Amino acid sequence: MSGPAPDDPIPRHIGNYYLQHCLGSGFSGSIHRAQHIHTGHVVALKLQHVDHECPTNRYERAFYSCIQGGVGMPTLWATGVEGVWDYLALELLGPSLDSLYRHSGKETMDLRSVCCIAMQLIARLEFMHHRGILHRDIQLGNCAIGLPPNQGTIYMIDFGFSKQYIDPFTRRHIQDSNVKRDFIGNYWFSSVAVHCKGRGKLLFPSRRDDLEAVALMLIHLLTPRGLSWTRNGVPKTDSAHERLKREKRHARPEDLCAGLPSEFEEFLRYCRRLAFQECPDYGMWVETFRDLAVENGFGESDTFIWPPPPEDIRKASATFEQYLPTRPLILAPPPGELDGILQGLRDLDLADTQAVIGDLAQVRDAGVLRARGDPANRASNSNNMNGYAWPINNTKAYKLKQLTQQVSLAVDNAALGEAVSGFVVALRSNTSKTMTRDAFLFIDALYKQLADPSVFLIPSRQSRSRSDTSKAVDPREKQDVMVRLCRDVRAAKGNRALGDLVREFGDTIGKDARHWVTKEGFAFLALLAERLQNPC
Ligand SMILES: Nc1ncnc2c1ncn2[C@@H]1O[C@H](COP(=O)(O)OP(=O)(O)OP(=O)(O)O)[C@@H](O)[C@H]1O
Repeated sequence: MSGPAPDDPIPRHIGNYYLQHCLGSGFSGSIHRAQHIHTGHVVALKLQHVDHECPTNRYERAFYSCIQGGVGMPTLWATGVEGVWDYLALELLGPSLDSLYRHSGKETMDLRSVCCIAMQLIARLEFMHHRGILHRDIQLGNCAIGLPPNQGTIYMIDFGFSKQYIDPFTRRHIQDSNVKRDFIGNYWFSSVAVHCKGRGKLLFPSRRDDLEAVALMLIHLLTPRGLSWTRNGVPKTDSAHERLKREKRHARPEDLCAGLPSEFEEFLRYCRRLAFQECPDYGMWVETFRDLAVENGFGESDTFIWPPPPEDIRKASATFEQYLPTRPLILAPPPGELDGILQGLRDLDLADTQAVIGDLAQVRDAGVLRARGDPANRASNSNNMNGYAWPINNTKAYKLKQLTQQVSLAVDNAALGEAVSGFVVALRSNTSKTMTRDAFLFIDALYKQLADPSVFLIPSRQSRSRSDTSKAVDPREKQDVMVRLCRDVRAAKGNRALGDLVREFGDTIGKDARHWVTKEGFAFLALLAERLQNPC
């Protein structure tokens, strides 16, 4: 479809802008650094010949207007046509992710950066989609970082293929259609449904396809040498394109994501399961990738840092603290209080239970003894937030780890009930309400304590083989199970029966790729906590 662009020379100035050097060029035009004649303000000027066969600037200016004000959406400063040139004056940005990745010289991108990209791009799509716009050309070259001080923000660019999916007159979602149509998107990351279905069966892009492109991009960045169909470059002939489509169509999520954290496979499967008009759960996936970053010791921030700090610095919160909330000021105790503290320390009786430092067994035993003997200690164990704690320890993952430890140390049902109540609070502590790996570990520990503290434990999430996802639970079935669990928890005849219910709860949530706890699921947990704390 490419045709020669009319070759009028590019002028020295257009509108109020002096053109400087060329930043990049694409199929339909070129982008130049340009400076405002009066104010000196520097922009990226996207130029296109008015007679170009693919006049994308004409559409883009409308889309840019719709997305102004959003985080990671470039500002549109001016737009117009002068002579034969159609121009858009856009916020000047830094390099694209494609350029950063290529120049890094590495085979893959680091997990922290990929989690940040995931969080930011999903949030960008949420914003655009809420404004009724699909991007339809998600790729690394169309995501650019800002210039300082916005270099941690990823921006979406190139809305030349964008489309409104909400009809402006009816305010309804556009209809799917079987009409044969040309492929719109890019070879590497466009979803399988819009790119590779059989002849004449290409599906219309919708929100799910933008999201699937993000999923493929993330997997590409984590795969040595990238996704297999990208390794021969952009196909130049029809037969090369057909070969690429075949390979892409037949690539199974479990193979594409082998060796990657399971979240990537689950995300890809989730995108592919969405119905044409279904609104993706953006918040849940942002939180899922945030949890993944936290689980790997990278903290909660979605700020993109490039080049990535070395691995040991990334994981050491002490040297990574500039990306964390600042530590509260520790003030000296009021006069007189210090004496009291010192006296208290002198009065401590450490004779019997003092652990020998270095003897792990003894330390563990001492901890267990103290936890078992003193209910107050149990409570403080569950919520170690009374004193000062590093902000990173206040995360959902940290709280869940603490609660799992509390369950393992519990010696009576009251302590287990208390931990379950804490678990509900922790799960609700962010918007996603998803069961993360730490949440599944809590459920496993609880099951073990209730059913038989001596059983060998197969974690409910890990035990699920990849192929099990084909038996994914249907939302209605999941709801039925949760309602039944609520009923059975009241009638259960002892801890073993309660343990079985807990196991079923974990298994059912585990079969749902989203690991989402519904309100019926929370009701079950609340009833379980109550039952454990108040035995009938
Ligand atoms: N706002 C910007 N600031 C700095 N550079 C930019 C900006 N927008 C685009 N670029 C650079 O120019 C290149 C081409 O931009 P863009 O993708 O918008 O143009 P296009 O003509 O639609 O390209 P294509 O045909 O590849 O889709 C980008 O890859 C990027 O490197």
